[in-house]
Amino acid sequence: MPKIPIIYLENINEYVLNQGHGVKGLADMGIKSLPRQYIHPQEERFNTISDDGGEDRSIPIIDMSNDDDHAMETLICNAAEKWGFFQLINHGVPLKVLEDVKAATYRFFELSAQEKSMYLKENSPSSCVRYGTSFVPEAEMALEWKDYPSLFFVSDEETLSRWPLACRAEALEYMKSSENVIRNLVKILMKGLNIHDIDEKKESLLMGTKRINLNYYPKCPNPELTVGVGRHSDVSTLTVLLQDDVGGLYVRGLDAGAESWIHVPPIKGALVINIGDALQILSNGKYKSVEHRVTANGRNNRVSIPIFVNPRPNDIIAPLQEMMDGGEKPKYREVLYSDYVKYFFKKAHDGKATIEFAKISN
Ligand SMILES: O=C(O)CCC(=O)C(=O)O
Ligand SMILES: [Fe+2]
Repeated sequence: MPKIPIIYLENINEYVLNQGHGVKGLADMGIKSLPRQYIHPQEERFNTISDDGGEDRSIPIIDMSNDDDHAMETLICNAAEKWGFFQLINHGVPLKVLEDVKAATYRFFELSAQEKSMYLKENSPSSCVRYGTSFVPEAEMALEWKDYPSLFFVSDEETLSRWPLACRAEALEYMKSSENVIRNLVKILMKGLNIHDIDEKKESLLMGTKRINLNYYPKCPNPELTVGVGRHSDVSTLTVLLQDDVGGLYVRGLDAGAESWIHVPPIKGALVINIGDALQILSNGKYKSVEHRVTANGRNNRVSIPIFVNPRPNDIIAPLQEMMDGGEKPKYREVLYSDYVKYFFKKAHDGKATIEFAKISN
């Protein structure tokens, strides 16, 4: 007799989604093969032979303790233009803060399904706290092998009363400790556009809100048939990502052919930074929001913790006026940011398709 309770596997949605077990529940059960709901079409699976051509290329690694500010700023702006992705070392966020938030992620996932299910959309004490699995299960043909709580920052008070106790202090500390580096990056990236004054309106557009996700990718029985996260670009201004030492994040290479994927190697203490769609739009396409994806892993559990730095929901995003001053034509129309995000969450991950929503066709 198989050890697996067949009833659960026949009713994946009930078990994984509604009861809050997540894919971690399936992994903990010891399933030996991937349920069909997680099998992705061939073209979306990751083929390590052709997709990761043993690249010696890598996204830039930038040392923020570099004494030569000008050189460091140039590296950052070039990386944002050419790669849309880079890693930061010596960024000033203490290693302990990073280790603590990873441990807190594990702590959250050790809660029982019943405890975690208190944070499902239907039950959550706050619309700012949502525990989920996959991306948008109701719109996806195939599910993603990932669970996560998503925490939208409103205020310290809200955080301390509503975010899950298992991870709230550490998630908040990580968010606060990264404020300096985020502000610094935004300043540098604006300077690269010849914008030297960040007024209140720009401050809101560039870093008006923050959301932190605690991603958990459990060890998967058939990693070759599924994905951790499908191809997408982020809708943020920029994303600050902490990953553990497992690896599996791949970034689309912009320079060499459409099908080149570059691994982002884990570096202890580093933060991965990527440009999101909002900044691609604000910079009129100068900074690139690049497609990325995450493989499932057959040997290890993996955690990653992105902070999405976003405009405010009521902001209108469009290319900044300064981008147009030299006579450049806007490539994107004005869009209410909350409409942009709604559009992103209405469909499965689909590469760079979201930005079409704002593109001016000519
Ligand atoms: O887990 C990762 O490395 C990346 C996750 C990601 O791309 C996302 O949450 O948007
Ligand atoms: Fe992402």
